[in-house]
Amino acid sequence: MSSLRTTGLTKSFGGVRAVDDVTVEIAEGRINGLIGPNGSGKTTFFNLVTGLIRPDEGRVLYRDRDITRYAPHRIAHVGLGRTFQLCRVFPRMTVMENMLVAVRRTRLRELLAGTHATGEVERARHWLTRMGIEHLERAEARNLSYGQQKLLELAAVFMGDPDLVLLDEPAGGVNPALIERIVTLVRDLNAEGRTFLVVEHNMDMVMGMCDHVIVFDRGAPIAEGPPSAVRADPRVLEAYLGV
Ligand SMILES: Nc1ncnc2c1ncn2[C@@H]1O[C@H](COP(=O)(O)OP(=O)(O)OP(=O)(O)O)[C@@H](O)[C@H]1O
Repeated sequence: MSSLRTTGLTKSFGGVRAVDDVTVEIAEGRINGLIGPNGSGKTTFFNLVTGLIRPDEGRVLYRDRDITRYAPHRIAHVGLGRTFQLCRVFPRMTVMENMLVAVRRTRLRELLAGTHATGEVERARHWLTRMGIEHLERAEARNLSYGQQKLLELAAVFMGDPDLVLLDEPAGGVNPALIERIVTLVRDLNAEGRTFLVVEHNMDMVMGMCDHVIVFDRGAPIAEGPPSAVRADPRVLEAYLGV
């Protein structure tokens, strides 16, 4: 079964067709990479799929369910989670509070009253431990390093128990040791059955981690396949290097 499928997905900003008639399929169970030069439409594609912006045309199907007009929280609820290029955490909340607001069922009032279910706190601890930041539970998010904030954002995404996870530049602005940790985490989570779609400019990371790579240029896919084939594809070299 396909995890995610888009048909004819199109979005223009003024005269720019940021995403131009995109029909792609993301198979379940893989680590998929989405690469392409700056401005090729990768983030816009993510924003369309996760309901942040509405397409001008086309459809988004998640596990064969049409989610094209769903609001972002509803999309998260059906099992599709995402991180952002510029990491999004609530700076003045503690790490644990960030984890608990990520759960749709936890209402803000309960959070402030400290009456959230202990099950949620335990689940939050589980994910913080997996990301290696459990010792920071009581710290305010703004006091974490950028890399730690990225791990927190990732941990919070897993509070929604997603089957498909979209990562927007997970290696951006983080040190090589942390990149290694993120790669290991993604591989482990994939081995447990979660599908990934990763936008990333770090080619070593993409080529080393992904099973399947889709290449965008000017708003549409120009090539896809295993990393070795994509890397050798003349169309890809041309898009990147203009040769
Ligand atoms: N909100 C917006 N308003 C106007 N133009 C936009 C908007 N968002 C994106 N664009 C334009 O759409 C095109 C695709 O941008 P997008 O950010 O999706 O590309 P990208 O592949 O994610 O780029 P990068 O790798 O630099 O993050 C670009 O020409 C960009 O300038």
